[in-house]
Amino acid sequence: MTDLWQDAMDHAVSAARGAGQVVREALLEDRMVMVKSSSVDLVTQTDQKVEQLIIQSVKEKFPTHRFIGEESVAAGEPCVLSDEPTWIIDPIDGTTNFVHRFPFVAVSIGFSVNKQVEFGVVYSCLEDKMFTARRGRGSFCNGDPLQVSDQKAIKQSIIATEFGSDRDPEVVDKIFSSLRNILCIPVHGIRSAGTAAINMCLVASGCVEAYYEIGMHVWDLAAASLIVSEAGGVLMDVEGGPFDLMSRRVIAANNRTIAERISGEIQAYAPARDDAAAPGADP
Ligand SMILES: O=P(O)(O)O[C@H]1[C@H](O)[C@@H](O)[C@H](O)[C@@H](O)[C@@H]1O
Ligand SMILES: [Mg+2]
Ligand SMILES: [Mg+2]
Repeated sequence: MTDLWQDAMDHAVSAARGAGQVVREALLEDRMVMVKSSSVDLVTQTDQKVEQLIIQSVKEKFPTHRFIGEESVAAGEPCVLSDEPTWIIDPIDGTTNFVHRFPFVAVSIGFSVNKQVEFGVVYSCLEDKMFTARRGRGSFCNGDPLQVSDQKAIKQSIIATEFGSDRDPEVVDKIFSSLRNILCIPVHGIRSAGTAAINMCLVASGCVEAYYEIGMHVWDLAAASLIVSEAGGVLMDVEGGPFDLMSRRVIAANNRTIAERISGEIQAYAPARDDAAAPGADP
């Protein structure tokens, strides 16, 4: 059976590879760092350039498609997930890593139709690993199939998380309280790659059992969420409900038991949703 979106997915893979080349070259040069929502929410000209390169190339081939791009939203574009074919782009996931040359940086391209992710592409550019997933057809890294870990015991698990860019002391207290609870289960270890997309690809690869975070955005999650679920993993809200792409909260785990155990240990809070300012969105 022909795949309606195969052409788009092929384009996403080639755009991500091209973007990765730009990112690698930029790492050899001086990087001018700017800030967005706070002094620790960083952006560079490379983030902006890569996003524009991807969007332009998609517009030429798929002129009716829509976009949610991290840097376009930062520049004032609306963040709307409609039923239309929508490219959800994080040009550099791990900008802080990129700025510091910490070697985990990804280009993330998700594609949704009817608010459902149809394919996801995460290119870990410094490792040269191309993670891909097509809904119903599995997840792959450089063409090899991915499978989540079969570990059932959280006490024998590694859990990934991030600290984000919110430095409100009340939020930081909640982050540390959750981290303390999970560490003291006890688990084998806690890890942070510095990029949500790569953390989730590590879950899909079976290297870590779960990843959780509050505060990242739809562009961090869209592509990798499908890579996790197509590798056999589960996605859940941090309070145990269904995963919501726009809620800025996620647990991605190898199985439901581990996801639920993590959810029981998290001190949850609710940042403003990605679609909070969208027309018709709940206040
Ligand atoms: O590097 P970014 O694209 O800004 O994504 C970051 C995100 O902003 C931050 O909240 C998460 O903790 C990181 O894991 C993301 O990858
Ligand atoms: Mg990101
Ligand atoms: Mg980014």
